[in-house]
Amino acid sequence: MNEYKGNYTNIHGPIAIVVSKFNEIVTKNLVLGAQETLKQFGIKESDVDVFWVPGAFEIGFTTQKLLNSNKYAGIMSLGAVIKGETDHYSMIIQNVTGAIMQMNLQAKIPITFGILTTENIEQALQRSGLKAGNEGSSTAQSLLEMISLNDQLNK
Ligand SMILES: Nc1c(NC[C@H](O)[C@H](O)[C@H](O)CO)[nH]c(=O)[nH]c1=O
Ligand SMILES: CC(=O)[C@@H](O)COP(=O)(O)O
Repeated sequence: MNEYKGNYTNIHGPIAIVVSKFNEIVTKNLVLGAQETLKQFGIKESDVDVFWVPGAFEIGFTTQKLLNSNKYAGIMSLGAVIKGETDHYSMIIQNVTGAIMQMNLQAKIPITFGILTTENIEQALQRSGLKAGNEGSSTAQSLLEMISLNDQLNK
């Protein structure tokens, strides 16, 4: 991860977090990690809107709506897709990843991807604030970097 420790208070417009309730024991920690990182980098709490959706599958629809609102400087997606007994896991993750990438390529603002895809709950917990870091935090930092880069490229 980038060593930049400054702030991004020059960011114009609020930030949206779209997060799934499915596997909430994991995703609530991803949101906390994201919120903490945004605060550390100088983003006001009032400039961060959190949208909870039922599962990762609903992230695409909601992100599209938020893009159409033209209200946000950037959007991050957070979720936890954990392998079960069937191929449901693969269907969800392939389609959500594809949908987010498609939107990202066409959007005027950046979207970052913080949806964990793990073999089991233990791996997901480790990546949501335990030994393997917090994917919410790194996704938030990536979003700030991309918003700044986007501003630079648009000048
Ligand atoms: N299995 C997981 C899901 N499944 C639920 C779907 O995302 C969706 O909400 C449902 O099919 C209704 O449309 N969601 C996750 O976020 N994580 C999973 O592991
Ligand atoms: C909606 C489904 O197909 C669901 O039963 C998935 O089961 P699993 O997570 O065990 O693959």
